[in-house]
Amino acid sequence: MSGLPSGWEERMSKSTGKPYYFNRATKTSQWEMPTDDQVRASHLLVKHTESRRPSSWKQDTITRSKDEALEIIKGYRGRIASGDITLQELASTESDCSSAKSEGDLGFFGPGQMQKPFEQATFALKIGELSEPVFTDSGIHLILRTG
Ligand SMILES: O=C(O)CN(Cc1ccccc1)C(=O)c1nc(-c2ccccc2)[nH]c1C(=O)O
Repeated sequence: MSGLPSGWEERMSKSTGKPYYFNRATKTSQWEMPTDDQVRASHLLVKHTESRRPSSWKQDTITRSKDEALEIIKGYRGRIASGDITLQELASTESDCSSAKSEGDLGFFGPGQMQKPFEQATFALKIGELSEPVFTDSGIHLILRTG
């Protein structure tokens, strides 16, 4: 999503005088500027009884309902949006994802790597933007795009 990804170089077409892009690894060329389709995000996951794996480092058996999980997530979103606390601080203690250990950071990922609702929500965010509650088979998430 940002600038020329590594392994690509811009070249000038002699016949048209237009720039084109050459990929050194595949030795292929294209007219369209290639963009890096990787994003980085941190998230806070609140699981519930309908989660595919209703268990986490925090709680062996998750007993809250999906509605309760949504109320909790909405409360967290309000506190983050008001600047009272950061997503990273909250994820560290409250997230039901193992990424809580790294303040919710998931590192960089591209299309096809995360559950579709999670991927679509993250790719729709600008860097620094916080998502609305996002529902996946794992539970309910707040996502902060960081890269
Ligand atoms: O869905 C399942 O059957 C079990 N999972 C998947 C999983 C389990 C461990 C590590 C990563 C993903 C989770 O429930 C899960 N999903 C996530 C997740 C989902 C979307 C984006 C990032 C992480 N984290 C967890 C977790 O326990 O730590």
